[in-house]
Amino acid sequence: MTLLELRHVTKEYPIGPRRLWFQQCPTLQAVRQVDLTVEKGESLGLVGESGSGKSTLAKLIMNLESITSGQILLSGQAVNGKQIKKRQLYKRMQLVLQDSSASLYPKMCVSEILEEPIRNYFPEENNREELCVELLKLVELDRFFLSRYPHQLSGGQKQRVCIAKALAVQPELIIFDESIASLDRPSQTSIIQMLKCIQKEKQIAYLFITHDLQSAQQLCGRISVMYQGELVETLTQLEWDFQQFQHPYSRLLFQTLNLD
Ligand SMILES: Nc1ncnc2c1ncn2[C@@H]1O[C@H](COP(=O)(O)OP(=O)(O)OP(=O)(O)O)[C@@H](O)[C@H]1O
Repeated sequence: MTLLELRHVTKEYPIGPRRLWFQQCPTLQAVRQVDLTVEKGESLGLVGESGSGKSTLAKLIMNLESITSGQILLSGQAVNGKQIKKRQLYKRMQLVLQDSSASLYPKMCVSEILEEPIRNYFPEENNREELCVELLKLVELDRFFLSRYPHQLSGGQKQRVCIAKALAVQPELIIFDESIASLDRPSQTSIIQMLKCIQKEKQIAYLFITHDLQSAQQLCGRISVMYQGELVETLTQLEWDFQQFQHPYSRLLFQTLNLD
């Protein structure tokens, strides 16, 4: 069952003043005619080189930027229309970014960080502390972390707290935008294993944005490749053979992976 659907999505940014008053501003197409679907409970990887439009796509899906043309539908409802209010949208979709330090308010301890979304989205919930402990358990941290502040956490632990914060609203989809890129390979693998377990338990869909094909392969059943704003191909796990890649950039990406 389709959860998220992008139909011919294009995003143009103005990149400078118009030369003459009757001319249009010059624009850059960061995303061009992208079609993409994420099924309920699946993990879709989105890989591509720097500047290929991956983060722009994440911002469009989260309605943090407006689309120039096309449609983004969540269970058939337009995310950028009036059908879904932003609050409802963020109840259903969460975004986890690379820079966990920017996402965690430094003056709040972990329990305050996790209680905030619970209070916002489940105001009737009285047992917030136990819920926080459960969230920490999901991300494999024990209850002693509740009293810690972000500066008292390692990069991997901060990322786990960001994931717990996203899980606190019980979303249907989490978008990870280079969320584990700054961690070393063992920490990345451990978080990926953890995400797989959470997905099995909670049936959450993931859109996993990365420039690292290897981590996308570990987590995702399908991988889409972006190149210069376009989605050039999507392969399923069964087709992860170098020969199957059609686009020269995907072939290069796969070759680089095999050289590592
Ligand atoms: N607000 C903006 N105004 C103008 N151009 C922008 C803006 N945001 C992004 N771009 C341009 O859009 C293109 C796509 O950027 P985007 O950040 O989506 O790429 P990316 O694939 O996420 O890259 P990275 O992996 O380095 O984060 C880039 O050429 C970028 O310079």
